[in-house]
Amino acid sequence: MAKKRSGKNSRLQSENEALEKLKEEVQQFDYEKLTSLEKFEDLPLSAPTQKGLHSAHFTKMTDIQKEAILPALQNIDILGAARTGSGKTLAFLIPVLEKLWYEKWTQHDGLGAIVITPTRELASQIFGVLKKIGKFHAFSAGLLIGGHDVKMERDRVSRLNILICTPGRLLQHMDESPGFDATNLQTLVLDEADRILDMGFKRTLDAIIDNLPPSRQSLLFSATQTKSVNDLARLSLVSPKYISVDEEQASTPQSLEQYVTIVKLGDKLDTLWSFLRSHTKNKILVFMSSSKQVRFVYEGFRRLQPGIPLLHLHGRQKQTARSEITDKFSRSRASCLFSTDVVARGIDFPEVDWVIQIDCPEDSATYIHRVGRSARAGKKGRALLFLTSSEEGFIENLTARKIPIQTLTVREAKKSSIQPDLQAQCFQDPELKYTAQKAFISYVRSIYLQKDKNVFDVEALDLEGFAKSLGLASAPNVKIKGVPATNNKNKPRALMEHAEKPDRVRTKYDRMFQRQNQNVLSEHYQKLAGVNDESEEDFMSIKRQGHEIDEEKVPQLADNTPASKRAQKKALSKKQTVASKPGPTKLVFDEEGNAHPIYELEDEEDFKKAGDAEAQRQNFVEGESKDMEVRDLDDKGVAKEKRLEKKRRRKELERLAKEGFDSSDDDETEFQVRLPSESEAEDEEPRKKSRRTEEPIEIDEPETLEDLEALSAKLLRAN
Ligand SMILES: Nc1ncnc2c1ncn2[C@@H]1O[C@H](COP(=O)(O)OP(=O)(O)OP(=O)(O)O)[C@@H](O)[C@H]1O
Repeated sequence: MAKKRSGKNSRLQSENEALEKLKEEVQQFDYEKLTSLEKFEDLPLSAPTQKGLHSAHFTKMTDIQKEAILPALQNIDILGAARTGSGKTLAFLIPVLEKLWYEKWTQHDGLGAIVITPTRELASQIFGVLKKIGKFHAFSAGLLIGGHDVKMERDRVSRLNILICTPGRLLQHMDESPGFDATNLQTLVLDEADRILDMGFKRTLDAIIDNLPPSRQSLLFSATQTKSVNDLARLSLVSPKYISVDEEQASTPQSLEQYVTIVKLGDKLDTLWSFLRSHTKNKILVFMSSSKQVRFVYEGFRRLQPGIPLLHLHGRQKQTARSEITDKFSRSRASCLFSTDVVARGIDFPEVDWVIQIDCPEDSATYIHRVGRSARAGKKGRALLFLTSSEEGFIENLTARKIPIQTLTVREAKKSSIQPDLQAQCFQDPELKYTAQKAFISYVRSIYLQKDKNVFDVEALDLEGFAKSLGLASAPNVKIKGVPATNNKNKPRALMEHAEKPDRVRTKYDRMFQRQNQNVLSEHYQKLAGVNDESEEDFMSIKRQGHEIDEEKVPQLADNTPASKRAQKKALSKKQTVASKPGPTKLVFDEEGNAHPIYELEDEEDFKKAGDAEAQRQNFVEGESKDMEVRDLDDKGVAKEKRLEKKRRRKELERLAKEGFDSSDDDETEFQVRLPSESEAEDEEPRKKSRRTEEPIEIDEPETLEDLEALSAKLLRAN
């Protein structure tokens, strides 16, 4: 026994000595030697990390790994900038593991490191890499992202040493999970740091930082790294080391060929279609500015069968669907994925041949990240950007960042038009038409919200041409209210006088449109009920850097063109019902008979006096919840009345049946109406006829006046 103990002690002693030696080697590392190092095994790393790297087949270091790992091991705060696909993930994961190893961290020591990324997809991917290279360590690690079972996460969160998470979910655990404790945190990593530090995540990140010990080390990585003093102050970085491996060059990979083509807004889909038809053997990623556009283009193109498998991805899908689609696209050799910016950053799809941006990205950073999904890890790739002529100024933004881009002209002869096909599809399928209308509106809205007004000009949009390209007969009646109407028929019937004060208008719109727009409310209630799997990353395409836009405060453009006449009628009656309810909603009717509230801008001073914007929003939502409850009761009353009416009708029919009348054709609402297929339709008519002839109404010969009256009553009912 004593022998066994002394054996264990001597093993521990030699492990301690090895660890001290390793630490010393790291601290005294001679940076002169750095350029001559090529492989991970040349670095003073722990045996489990070396083993993990070896088993994952990582042998040679990339430049950013060479430059960043050692300083990070020396406990220095790092701002790491390197091109997309250059291996930044290992540049921060290796120090995370090593730091805990140095501290002899055990599973019982609690939370030691947090990695925050802007999207669930990226968090899952990083978690996958950590599992590979960390598998010979004894640390526990967990993935905390929206769309997963939060209760299950809560049970485990106190036992995890390393967390990979999105900001919203992390804050949720900080607030709600009793076992969450970050007091011993050693390392905080922000991957895609500039994105996490921008306004979209500002409040969340500030709240997270408040819960972390200032003594931690911080590692910030991105292809478009922030150097803003304000950002760095927020994180209380201590003399951070800025590491940029290619400062003098573009942040896009050298192996990436980049092209731009100028297209009319109304020709974008034809051009995309023609491109896909001629690249059916390629793996293509197509970015669009909103989930509604993604849905429409996917649905429309799918019906027309371009000859390449199609996939679509956006933040409004369920997490399981999102994961399945990213997996499918990763594994495929030739396919086309339509996506919003949910996968614009960090996602490592293998061997994407083309990245197409059919909508101009909001800024050059977004451009860099989107095109960076191709030409990763030294592989070749190509990127094509569609710009309308009014957006040509964007090319200057790219050249200012030394991004080499060539102009490409699409050969007209090679282009085919799918407008008539999309029109036919929309005509046949009201749902597709509705999706097209939504896509139209969300595109106009996205242009209106863009910050860079030198590039994005909503007034320059050819809306009629755009609507036609989506298969719509004419442009939906899009309204951005409170703004003088433009006389040009080609331009939006939108009104934009307060465009120079977007934030104030937005806040006001939020309240106005939410009050009016049942869709927005239903989204909100779906969200509360957990039906809509929306997340912070859903807003990625809309949140603009430097804008303090809370997506829920963005104006909803009213779509006043229901899909069909029937739908128009329904919408009108719905609006009239809403109008008849007590409450402040005042309505006017446009020339098409659609009801609209009268909007007026609230005075900014009044708005400020009413208190904090967030509190006002909360009050509004609560008010609407109550209002909905009242309406719900009304609806239940109406439904009950309908049920009673149905019951009465059924009884009447039963009575008639007892009297010998076949009344099955009388009441469509009583039976399910099913349209017969062509072959069924052929024999449906004779069957009906024969039923009528085979089952004649029996008429007794009238003998008295009473008999005669009874007979005429019977005949009247039978007809
Ligand atoms: N040392 C290495 N040896 C071989 N392959 C590597 C090495 N490091 C990273 N890679 C591979 O390079 C690809 C890109 O790596 P990674 O995703 O870390 O890039 P990134 O710089 O974070 O990109 P982005 O800026 O787009 O987030 C991955 O497929 C990864 O497996």
